[in-house]
Amino acid sequence: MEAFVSRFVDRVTIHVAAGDGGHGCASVHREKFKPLGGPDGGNGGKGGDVQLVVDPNVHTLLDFHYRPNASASNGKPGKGGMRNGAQGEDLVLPVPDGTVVLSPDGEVLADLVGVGTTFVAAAGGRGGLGNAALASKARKAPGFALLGEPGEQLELVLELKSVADVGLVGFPSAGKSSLISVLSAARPKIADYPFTTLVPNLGVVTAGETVFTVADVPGLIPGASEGRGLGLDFLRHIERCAVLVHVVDCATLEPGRDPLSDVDALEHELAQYTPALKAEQGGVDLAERPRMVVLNKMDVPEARELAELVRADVEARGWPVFEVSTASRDGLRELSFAMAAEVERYRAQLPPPEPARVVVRPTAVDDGGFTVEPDPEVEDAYVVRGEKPERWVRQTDFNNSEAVGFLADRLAKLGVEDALAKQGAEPGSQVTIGSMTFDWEPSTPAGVAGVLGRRGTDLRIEHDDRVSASERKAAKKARRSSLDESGRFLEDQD
Ligand SMILES: Nc1nc2c(ncn2[C@@H]2O[C@H](COP(=O)(O)OP(=O)(O)OP(=O)(O)O)[C@@H](O)[C@H]2O)c(=O)[nH]1
Ligand SMILES: [Mg+2]
Repeated sequence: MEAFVSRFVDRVTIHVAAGDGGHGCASVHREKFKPLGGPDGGNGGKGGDVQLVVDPNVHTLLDFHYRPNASASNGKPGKGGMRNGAQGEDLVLPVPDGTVVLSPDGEVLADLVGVGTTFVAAAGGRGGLGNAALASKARKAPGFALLGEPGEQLELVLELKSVADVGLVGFPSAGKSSLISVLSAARPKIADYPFTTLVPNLGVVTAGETVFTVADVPGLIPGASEGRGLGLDFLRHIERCAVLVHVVDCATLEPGRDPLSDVDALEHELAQYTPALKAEQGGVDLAERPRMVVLNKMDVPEARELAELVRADVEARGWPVFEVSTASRDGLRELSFAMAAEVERYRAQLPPPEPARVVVRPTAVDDGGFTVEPDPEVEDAYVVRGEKPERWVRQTDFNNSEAVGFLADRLAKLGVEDALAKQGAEPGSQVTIGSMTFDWEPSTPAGVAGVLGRRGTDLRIEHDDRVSASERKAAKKARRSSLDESGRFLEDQD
């Protein structure tokens, strides 16, 4: 029988930082007898991503507990001579099967099931285009390059939800851990005090042809769904189970408790619990899961008597009842085969397993659009929002007037200028895009007075007015070699 025991840290908060994109390079080709040639600055490399990948050899989130910070390397800057900077290396973090990724405020971002399933936790920044790639008919010899974008940095919560077929639920000390230890090779801690089990244990059970996993979760008590006892932390482990099995202690009852009221009390908690996983993520209303009831400790004579008394009432709930003793190992074979049959029934109605997939974190959709709104806090001020305008601002070196002029052209082309005018912006109005605020100058839109020479030219560079076909080709090629989307935009320009 194959088996494993795992004890795990099942919830951690991690901080992931992707690599920054390398800056583009502004450089001018130099040769003997031809001191100033065309632009030849290469593109910056993309920053590395931080990825989470389901690894079959990882069973806990313990590593993240010790090392909660992870960062990928930065892209290298571009260089002269058309040399592009190297991409940053992706950082791949192995996670156990069944890891759920959440935002700090509890939104499920991804549910990683199946070996190889990959999630880009933080995307590396795009590299900036070098001046070779920025060259166009209108801007033959740019004296600037674009900045690389910062990599994403964020906090994520990782939760492990056991990918178990059968979940054992029961009051503390009912014998759940004992049951898993006699059904499988798992050796969880067993003791006669409540809440012995603090983290879920998984065991692999073989019954005939069927191999399935059983999760032993910590004891539940009334109020668990509101967080009492070890409450919610552990209810979430049974969200994925095909079958829920009540383990009932018939031997050591406290006043006011009997097998029937124990089962009813726990059913009440299950009904109160709202699964975090939606149906399409493998979560199901716990009420819909089939149930079995195990009356345990039948080696104790009083327990056997009590079982006989309550058996009919439990069966009247519509649930099959099994009398077992984990001590004398009675009734285990029948129980494990009944579990296997239920698991098979569940598996038969599942859609075929999906191959390992890449989960893309939903990011702000770039609809190519933008909005212009008056700033509610400041008079005569406007805020521009949109994926493109905000990215372009991040890419701009504001110490370089030509780069600022280029930004202004991009914004004008997108229609931001017109939209500002329509909203009532006037020269001198404050305009905020992303983290930058500047005074609006419609003629030199980003508020920079008098660009040296014709915009898009560097007076240091000799040139004739016509761009040769080969020069155009070279610029196009330089842009293509950059994987980022700004390249596409620039191609649209010429
Ligand atoms: N006599 C008898 N005692 C049992 C049997 N099964 C379990 N026990 C005892 O019951 C006590 C609790 O067993 P556990 O398996 O730790 O119970 P648990 O449900 O996992 O408890 P928590 O982890 O605290 O929720 C231990 O002292 C076991 O030895 C049984 O079949 N017969
Ligand atoms: Mg236990």
